[in-house]
Amino acid sequence: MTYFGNMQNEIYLSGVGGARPELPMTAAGLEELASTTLSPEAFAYIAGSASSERTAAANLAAFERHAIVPRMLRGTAAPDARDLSVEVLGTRLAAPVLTAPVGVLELVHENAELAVGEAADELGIGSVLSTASSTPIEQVGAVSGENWWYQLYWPSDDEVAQSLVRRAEAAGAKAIVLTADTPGMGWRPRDLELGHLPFLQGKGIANYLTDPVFRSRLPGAPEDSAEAMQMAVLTWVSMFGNHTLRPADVTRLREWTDLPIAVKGIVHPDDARAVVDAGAAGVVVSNHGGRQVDGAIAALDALAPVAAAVGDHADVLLDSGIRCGADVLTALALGADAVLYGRPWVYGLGLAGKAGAKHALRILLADFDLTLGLAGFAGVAEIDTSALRAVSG
Ligand SMILES: Cc1cc2nc3c(=O)[nH]c(=O)nc-3n(C[C@H](O)[C@H](O)[C@H](O)COP(=O)(O)O)c2cc1C
Ligand SMILES: O=C(O)C(=O)c1ccccc1
Repeated sequence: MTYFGNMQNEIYLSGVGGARPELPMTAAGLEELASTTLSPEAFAYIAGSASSERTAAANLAAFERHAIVPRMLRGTAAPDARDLSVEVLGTRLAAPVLTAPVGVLELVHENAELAVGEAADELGIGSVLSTASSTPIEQVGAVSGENWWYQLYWPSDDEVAQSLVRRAEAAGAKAIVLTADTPGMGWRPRDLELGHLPFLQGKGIANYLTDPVFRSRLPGAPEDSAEAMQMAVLTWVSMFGNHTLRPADVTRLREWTDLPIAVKGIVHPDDARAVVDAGAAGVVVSNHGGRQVDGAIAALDALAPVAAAVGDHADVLLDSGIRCGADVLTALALGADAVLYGRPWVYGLGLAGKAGAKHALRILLADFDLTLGLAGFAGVAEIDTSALRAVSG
């Protein structure tokens, strides 16, 4: 069993009288430091959400309306025997956490996806690689171990979509996560004020530039000239969004791959039922960190109804607002099998590369491990709604 909580001992017991860690120990601390360290464009892109950002705020506030009611004297497992492991979409993880797919990571670090894939693998958790990665699928797959999934933005050109899926499967991905909530980009004032859209500079499109089918759509090789690269970017713009997708396309996607499929961005129980009926093995309850529909329901508030709708027919994951160990416990108690962790590790990556991303993951895992044990649980399998009491936020 991996004893994530041991990070606490490492800090207090290192040297004489402990050693101060080089990075903040909370997600909020990482964000604050990143706000003064990253370029204004990079920070705005990562921290920003849609319009008034009220859904982004609601994502965090929703967790405060559920209090954990710790149980005492339960004779639970010794700390190093706590079992945090889970199996989701057939993937075994040391803890119920995967890194969320985040595009254009070259804004904060070179070789970013390689660093995150390695860090997650070293911790025994999973990672989800974005279609909008800055490093091609094959290179990331080669260093990310066994427990990584591929997030698909389904281009409006089906043959390009199919090619991306085949490449991911060949590179070793263990599942496909189809993102449904981004047929186009949301209204993002922070980026608009800076006039900053990274893709127009050719960032975050590495998987397209290396795709043989995408390249067959171009008049010339993008490497050949600035004009040819401009054409590639415009071709990307013309095919990125796809407003035509329906649940039946999940069934089509199943014909292209043997991998299990999860649909990300689901908040309505009827949509969850529809994609599971169409063959999805999982749903990711998410509002994209509040970056798409401002005013949308907080992801956590959408969780229990979706979990009830899919029952035992599919696995349920949640993202949008996970910031600490209690958040992971709360999501599991309300029906999630695992969570995706988003912005905080991106800040860690920007602050200190792979070590920073790994630090951000470790503080979440250590906090979750200790919280779980102190609340009276010997493992994640024991967590259910009886762990929580609704309180006014
Ligand atoms: C900078 C940034 C880029 C993102 N890129 C993607 C992406 O390429 N594909 C995707 O499915 N979701 C993407 N997301 C959404 C995340 O996967 C996840 O849903 C979101 O970050 C969760 O919210 P939180 O980070 O506030 O917890 C992105 C989020 C951020 C902040
Ligand atoms: O910025 C995002 O939220 C996002 O999901 C995205 C969309 C297209 C390319 C890269 C990232």
